[in-house]
Amino acid sequence: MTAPILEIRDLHVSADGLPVLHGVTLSIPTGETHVLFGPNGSGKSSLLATIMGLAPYQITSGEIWLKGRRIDALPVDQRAQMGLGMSFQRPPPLEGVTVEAFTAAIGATALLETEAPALDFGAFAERDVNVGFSGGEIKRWEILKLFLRRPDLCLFDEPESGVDLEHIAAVGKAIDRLLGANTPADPQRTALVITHTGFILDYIHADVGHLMVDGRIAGSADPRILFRHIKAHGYSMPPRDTSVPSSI
Ligand SMILES: Nc1ncnc2c1ncn2[C@@H]1O[C@H](COP(=O)(O)OP(=O)(O)OP(=O)(O)O)[C@@H](O)[C@H]1O
Repeated sequence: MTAPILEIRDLHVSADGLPVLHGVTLSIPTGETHVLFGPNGSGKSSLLATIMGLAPYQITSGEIWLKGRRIDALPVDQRAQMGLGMSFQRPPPLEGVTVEAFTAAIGATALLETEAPALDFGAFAERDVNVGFSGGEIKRWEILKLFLRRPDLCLFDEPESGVDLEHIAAVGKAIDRLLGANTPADPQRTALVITHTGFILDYIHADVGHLMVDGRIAGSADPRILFRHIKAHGYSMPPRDTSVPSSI
């Protein structure tokens, strides 16, 4: 099996003094796409924010390793420099920073020109990032932003929620292209994707699905089998003999 790019060991986390994660253990091999399912409030966004190093999430015990280096004490910018990137559910507006200026600052102007049309974002270059964007436009920008930065490990927090049916296809295909690139200059990426609707499974090759309940990973399975089971039976694991893909 490929070495894990991300390894989380018995992670306990509090937000503003309130315990939100209660012992998460998770390993993602390089190049795989893992999907996180779970009911509202089970801790999915808190987990992604903690991996990224965002406030107000405080690790009370446990470890996070990225590319073989322990990162749980590193600030967010150092994690980003190590190849970690996240598309947010509710990113802040950046008053005074246009899409064009943001893109130039990360040296991706040429990529913006080629990739923005695929996400129907061509007309947004002169607008301030996330200022007055609709819910779906925010999501499309978040995907485009990752496309421009090309992190090795991409964290997606509900990339399709709030996106209309026509643009879901564009978002799904963009994520698939982002993750699927596989050349020596542009190796295959790894991803952890939160989804409620499962729409994204129609567009990406997902390797493993995890079920999160009450701040813990309750089980892992083939993502499509797990999603079908959740739709039919609620947030529980399918019978054991159908649940564990050979890679885990
Ligand atoms: N900054 C915070 N302060 C206090 N409580 C928080 C904070 N962040 C998260 N929580 C709490 O932690 C729990 C997990 O929240 P989280 O957003 O991680 O859930 P989720 O699984 O992503 O939910 P959803 O599916 O609704 O997006 C919730 O009870 C939430 O209220």
